[in-house]
Amino acid sequence: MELRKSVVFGICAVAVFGIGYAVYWDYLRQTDPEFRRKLKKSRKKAAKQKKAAVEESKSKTADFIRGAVEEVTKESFPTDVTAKEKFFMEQVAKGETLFAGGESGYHDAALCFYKALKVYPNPVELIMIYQKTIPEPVFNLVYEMMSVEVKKKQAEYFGNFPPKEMNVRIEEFSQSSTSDDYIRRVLISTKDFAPGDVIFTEQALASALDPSLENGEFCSHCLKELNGADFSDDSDLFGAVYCSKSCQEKAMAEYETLLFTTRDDDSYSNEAKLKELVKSGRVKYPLMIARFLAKMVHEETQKVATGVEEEYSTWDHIERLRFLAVQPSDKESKEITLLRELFKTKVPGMEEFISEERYLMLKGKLMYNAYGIYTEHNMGAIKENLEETMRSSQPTVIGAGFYRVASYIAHSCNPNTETRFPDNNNVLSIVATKPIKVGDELKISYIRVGDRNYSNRRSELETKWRFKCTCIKCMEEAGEVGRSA
Ligand SMILES: C[S@@+](CC[C@H](N)C(=O)[O-])C[C@H]1O[C@@H](n2cnc3c(N)ncnc32)[C@H](O)[C@@H]1O
Repeated sequence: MELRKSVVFGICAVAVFGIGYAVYWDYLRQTDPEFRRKLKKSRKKAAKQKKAAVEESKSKTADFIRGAVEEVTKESFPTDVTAKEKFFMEQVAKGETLFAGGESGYHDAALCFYKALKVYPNPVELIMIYQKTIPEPVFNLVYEMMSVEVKKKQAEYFGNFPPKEMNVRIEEFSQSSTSDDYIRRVLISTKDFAPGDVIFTEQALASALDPSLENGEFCSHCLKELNGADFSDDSDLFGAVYCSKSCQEKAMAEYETLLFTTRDDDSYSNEAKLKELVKSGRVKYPLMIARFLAKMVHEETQKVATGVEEEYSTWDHIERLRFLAVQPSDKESKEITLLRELFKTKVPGMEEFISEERYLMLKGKLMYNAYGIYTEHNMGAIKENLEETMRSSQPTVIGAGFYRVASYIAHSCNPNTETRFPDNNNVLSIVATKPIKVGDELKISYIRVGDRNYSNRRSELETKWRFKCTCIKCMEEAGEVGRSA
């Protein structure tokens, strides 16, 4: 009773005092200039203190997030399904208990939810569930952790890629030209090599035969000449043939099933239209792009099915590659419409993903960085296609391949490497043609040099790749002095 009385009393006293104080306050504010000055000063101070407190809390949160991402990067998570499920349930339950305890538990709760994401088979789906079920400040922390992780991974890209066993690293430097400043990326050797040594070997990220060779004589997947071998699939509307069971299976899993095996014999179907476009139009890039996009879908599906995620996605790899913007024409509009229609019925969201800008960028990257694939048995198989940018020092190519690492090699008319396709398929080897020391830049010839003079070579490079060749050979022949490429 005493306590209650004193409490009531206390409240009244504060209320009365409070009102009186407010009246006094108002009075002073209106009349006393000295008081107004002091008030302004103390308000400024309070605002400053508040700002400092907010900044401190922000910086503490940022430190916590960085630390959490660092911790999670180093942590090893369970790999088998039962252990994953157990770990997931534990983290979610812990997170719920922590946030239910109030704000002081938000940081640790977010860390639990972030860890749970690491073992959940479909993280995107889980994020959507989190958004609906956990308090907004906790969700924002989880979201922030994810974006810090993505930024960290991207910033470390050239430290992690290419893998050490490829014997090369990528070096970046700024370059200024008359029209713009840009970053050049080149390939540097991390080992010594003698002429004839294979520096690295690389699988194609995407490749396609010259459409005139999609005639049953070459493997549609690895581009190898069939020589009698014939693996094909009746359900394949494209009519692709393969040199081995393994190529057939890979093509089916990665892109062919998605692109061409919807049982729709209608000649107006999108599948039939793509086939028609590729085979009659002598264009391989729409097919390469369709395969590339299908492979991306496959990558995502695999990730969900197996819970195993590659460190960098296909998209991460192509993002850093230089390209020439392809100018949109009727041809590109037709290609875009066709691919959007084709994917629309197969993969939700893909129609929106294939925007004009993205398609042109992708086409530009593929065309600008592709290597011409030549094999021993096809000399004279097709004429050189002068309209396309495709790096090749060989007169005849059977198709084009797009490679993650070799794309970075710069041109020289006096190169120290060359491309080889030792298995007569799309697997590329970069081979030393001169002695190479650790730290040397790898150079390749994008064009046939032969006995062509420098202005002839420069003109082809200017037309196709839009740069003026400043290699030693060109500079010497042109009587130019200065820095060489
Ligand atoms: C296919 S990309 C090769 C990757 C490129 N090195 C990069 O910076 O990402 C071709 C581009 O590299 C640059 N490049 C390659 N060889 C060059 C050279 N000899 N002189 C000047 N620029 C060159 C040009 O910008 C050219 O358009």
